[in-house]
Amino acid sequence: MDNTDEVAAGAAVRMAGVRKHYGDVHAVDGVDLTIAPGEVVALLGPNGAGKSTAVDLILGLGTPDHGTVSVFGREPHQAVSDGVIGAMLQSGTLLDDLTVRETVGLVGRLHRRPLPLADALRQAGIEDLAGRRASKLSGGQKQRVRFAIALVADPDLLVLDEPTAAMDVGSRREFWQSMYSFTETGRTVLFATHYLEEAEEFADRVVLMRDGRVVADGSVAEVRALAGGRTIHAVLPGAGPELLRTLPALTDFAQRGDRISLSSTDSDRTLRALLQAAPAAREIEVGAVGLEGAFLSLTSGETEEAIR
Ligand SMILES: Nc1ncnc2c1ncn2[C@@H]1O[C@H](COP(=O)(O)OP(=O)(O)OP(=O)(O)O)[C@@H](O)[C@H]1O
Repeated sequence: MDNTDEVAAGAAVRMAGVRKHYGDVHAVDGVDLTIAPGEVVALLGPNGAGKSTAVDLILGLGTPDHGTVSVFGREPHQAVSDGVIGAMLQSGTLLDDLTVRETVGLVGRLHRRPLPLADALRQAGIEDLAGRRASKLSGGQKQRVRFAIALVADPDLLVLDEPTAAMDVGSRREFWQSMYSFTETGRTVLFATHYLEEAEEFADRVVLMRDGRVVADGSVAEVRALAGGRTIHAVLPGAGPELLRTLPALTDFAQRGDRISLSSTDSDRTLRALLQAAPAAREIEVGAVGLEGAFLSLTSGETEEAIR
């Protein structure tokens, strides 16, 4: 067994050279990804980046055209039937006439070593909804039932595709609180999301996809740094777009009254030029771009060369 194989055998998820296409669309186009046990990984990317396709391959809902996918050293469908993976997908239909207790209990009985039903309901924060029929649940409550269904297998890996899409801010917070309890036990989570603040707050690691490829992979701080950009905020009475546009290394700017904010690939150069052109600039602050800035920069394609 060489070093790579050893990593693969111990990995929670391993994708090696994975490609999946639908007709002319290369939904996943050569992805190599290893997730270690205990990691909480956010999968980010714009619409159509290939996140759901990657998630489906990990869950054994599709097979790659090329490459291999394994979960704790097993074929994905084997991992699912062994109860190693719990999944929460965007579109899982619930049976309207069953109560929450019946629904989660039914799924639990399909697994060899299910979590006690009461524990699954408690961990998903839906004990008070146990007797309610699915048809009477709100969108956010249904998502929590799907979460309980994912938990009831007592899985080592949870895979969540946009888990909080239908939840309001309060429900989202409670949901992530439940997730914390799950990850504290050292288990692995992979979640696809459009909410950058969720990735920033809850993930140990961010994997950014675009056009079926991984374009950035690292901690939130590392991904931010990859984007390389900085922001400059200042107060500059009388500044006009004509002046700002002439500044070097500028990628974007905004102006509200006397306040300007500049995005730059080389803040030292931009700032020197700014102070030369407008010595009256004051209250200057230079900061790293947020994850949102990094996301936009890394998924727009403009910085592709810079990060390879
Ligand atoms: N079953 C399918 N048949 C044909 N094309 C598909 C199919 N599933 C996905 N695609 C295409 O593959 C590409 C990747 O789609 P995918 O759903 O994986 O992206 P995503 O990153 O999850 O997007 P979103 O954020 O919008 O959910 C898209 O161009 C999509 O149209």
